[in-house]
Amino acid sequence: MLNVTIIGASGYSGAELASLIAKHPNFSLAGCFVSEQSLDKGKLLSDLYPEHASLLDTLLLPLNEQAFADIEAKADFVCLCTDHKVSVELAPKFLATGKKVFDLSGGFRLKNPQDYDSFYGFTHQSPTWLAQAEYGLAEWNAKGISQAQLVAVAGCYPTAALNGLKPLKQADLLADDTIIVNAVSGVTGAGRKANIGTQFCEVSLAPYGLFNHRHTPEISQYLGHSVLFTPHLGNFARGILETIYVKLKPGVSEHQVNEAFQVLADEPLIRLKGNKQMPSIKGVAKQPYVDIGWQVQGEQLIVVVAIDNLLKGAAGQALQCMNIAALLPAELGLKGVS
Ligand SMILES: NC(=O)C1=CN([C@@H]2O[C@H](COP(=O)(O)OP(=O)(O)OC[C@H]3O[C@@H](n4cnc5c(N)ncnc54)[C@H](OP(=O)(O)O)[C@@H]3O)[C@@H](O)[C@H]2O)C=CC1
Ligand SMILES: CC(=O)N[C@@H](CCC(=O)OP(=O)(O)O)C(=O)O
Repeated sequence: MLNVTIIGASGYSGAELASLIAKHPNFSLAGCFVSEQSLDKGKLLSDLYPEHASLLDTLLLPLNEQAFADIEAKADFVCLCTDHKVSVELAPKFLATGKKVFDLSGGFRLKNPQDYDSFYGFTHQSPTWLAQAEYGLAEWNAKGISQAQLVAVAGCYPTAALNGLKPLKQADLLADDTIIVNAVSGVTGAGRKANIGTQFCEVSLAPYGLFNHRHTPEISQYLGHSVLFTPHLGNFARGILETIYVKLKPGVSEHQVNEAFQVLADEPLIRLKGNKQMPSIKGVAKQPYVDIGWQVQGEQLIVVVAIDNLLKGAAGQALQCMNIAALLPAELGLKGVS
């Protein structure tokens, strides 16, 4: 058994990951931590998430000096389910003790440190680790993930966009035009802490982050193509649906598009729908899959991708990365999770 420690375990992605680890045949939950000042320290995880009663009757511990010593002694893998800036501060401490770190935040995803000033609003304090981090997009970087000490688990919106677009890029079917990615996310995407914009009475369906959302450079960097990405917040709890408008190179046929997607056909957590059934939030909520549908009309292609933001968009993909690092099947402990 490998011991997994979760920092930020009381949050939405941390609790989701804790429940996956608790059910996993090869991993054991070695500690669930919150900040030293947390109002939730000393509570059980199942006090916050009653749906996990008996599975997660696990104490939430403050991340103090004693905790660092305990984690150094016990953990094989450390998962950071914390804000980007917190992850950038914490990751080097665990890496210095030889731990393998899986960071669910965006703190180590972008290769250009200046992008952190522009898109994240802070100056990156750990450029050396930033340069060494491997991108945790499970289906596309298994070798890098298996060798890295620090895995920057891919962002939620980028996971959907990249799985829908990389097959086409790889097959060289994309015209040079900017690709338009319109996305809608459920409210758990914004995290658990109170925020006026995510309150029940405030949420409807509205765009945000026009032109400057931090996932724009993440998608562009790992696709190698310019994108115009616009996220929207929707009034449902979990799931992401993206509608992606693509211009194909002149002469590209529907058959070539269908063939390009076959690169993902044998991936156990990808479901290719083609034009037979468009992906939906209902089809993926609480599921570990990426659903991909598409339709071609002349040189215009529309790709529709759906994922659960907390599973494939966060904890599920983090578990895939840990499985890969442990030389286990990537999907172990993920099918039939709900
Ligand atoms: N929600 C989602 O759909 C996705 C989230 N992510 C990323 O995962 C990360 C976590 O997101 P999410 O679960 O939504 O966030 P939440 O706000 O729900 O949870 C954050 C967690 O971090 C803890 N925390 C805060 N400060 C510290 C600290 N200094 N030391 C230790 N723990 C701390 C919080 O507890 P407390 O404040 O009580 O200490 C809480 O447990 C973020 O970087 C996010 O961008 C990635 C993909 C999707
Ligand atoms: C609805 C909502 O607010 N979503 C978040 C994205 C989810 C997330 O936490 O982003 P990472 O995948 O980069 O970690 C946002 O737009 O900031």
